[in-house]
Amino acid sequence: MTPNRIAYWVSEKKMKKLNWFEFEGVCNNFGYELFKLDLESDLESQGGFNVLLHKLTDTIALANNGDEKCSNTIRLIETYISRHPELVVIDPIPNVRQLLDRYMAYSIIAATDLYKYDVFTPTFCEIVTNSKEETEVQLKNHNVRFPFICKHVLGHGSKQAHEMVIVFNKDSLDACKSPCVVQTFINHNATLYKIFIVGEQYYYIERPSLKNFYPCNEKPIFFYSSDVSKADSTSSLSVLDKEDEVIRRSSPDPNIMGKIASTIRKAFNMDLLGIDVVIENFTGKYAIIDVNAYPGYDGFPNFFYALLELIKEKEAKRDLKIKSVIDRN
Ligand SMILES: Nc1ncnc2c1ncn2[C@@H]1O[C@H](COP(=O)(O)OP(=O)(O)OP(=O)(O)O)[C@@H](O)[C@H]1O
Ligand SMILES: O=P(O)(O)O[C@H]1[C@H](OP(=O)(O)O)[C@@H](OP(=O)(O)O)[C@@H](O)[C@@H](O)[C@@H]1OP(=O)(O)O
Ligand SMILES: [Mg+2]
Repeated sequence: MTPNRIAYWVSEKKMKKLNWFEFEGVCNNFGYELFKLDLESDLESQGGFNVLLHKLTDTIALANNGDEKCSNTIRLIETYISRHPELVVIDPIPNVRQLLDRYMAYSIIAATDLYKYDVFTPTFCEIVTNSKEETEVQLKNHNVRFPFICKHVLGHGSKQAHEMVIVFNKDSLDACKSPCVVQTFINHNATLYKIFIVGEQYYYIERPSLKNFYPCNEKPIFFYSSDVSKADSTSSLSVLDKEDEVIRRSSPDPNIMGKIASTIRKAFNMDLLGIDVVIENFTGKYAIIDVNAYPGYDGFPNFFYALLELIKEKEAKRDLKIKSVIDRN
């Protein structure tokens, strides 16, 4: 094993956004060498490394979609990982896969015990048909109510994954194009909280979100999620209706946010996560509407130090495991 070498693969876009060169400096200061993995060439010949840090959601999504080059890349990485069981992988590829499928992700959240803390995931179901009648039956069976939000089943890795539509009535059911997941719309006064997780550390920030919507005869509203909930988004869909301005806003309880962070991290068995939470008007309950792999971490204080801290912890755990196996034999 080669000590202190961290291989990473994240997109150029993410490197720019995160000021990646700063991470290189932090790693060097702590005696680590950071290098970008070349996915086009043989992994074994790139020198040993004992940590792999990646955001390969786009590549995994393309591979799932039959892209041959991406399938090959993922196969090579998975083979490398299986040949090097001592490698610390942040995050393991099968765990990241859970988040590429929104239906799977919502099912995992729904199976946690967060309901004990008044935290829920809005009722949802997968739509795999283009028949309005069958869709109506599905909605009824899963208690999905109007208005609902329809999202591509793919949660990451393409423009399509972020195209959404709000559906107000059954006359507009043909706006849902399968394969998709529909989720009851939760009114939350246009305020969203993003919890960013780096191992045991987490931090949450407030973001703009969609205004309140009610069942009505309106036509569906199509939007891109990236136009709504970025820090600098100023979508007209976020402007509260006059009569909704009087609805009381509640701030998140730090204990509940902590409970959400630790439970979701455990449920997905991942260390780099973003969780989108809204607080329902009137009930004050917390709805988890989305979980993302390796989010943007916009506003996370000292993100790179937290990331290196996580790497060190994972290495220490791995070393302990190796030692206990050696001691046993
Ligand atoms: N069930 C819901 N109830 C109310 N608003 C919702 C619901 N689901 C999504 N939204 C709104 O739509 C936006 C986009 O939803 P979502 O986070 O699922 O999209 P996404 O493409 O996965 O976004 P990202 O990956 O950037 O977080 C949210 O920020 C929120 O404003
Ligand atoms: O655009 P940003 O950098 O902020 O990060 C977004 C990130 O894009 P990037 O990792 O490709 O950059 C998205 O990933 P994909 O679904 O597209 O894979 C997704 O995780 C969003 O939730 C992140 O936004 P945030 O939730 O943090 O606001
Ligand atoms: Mg998302």
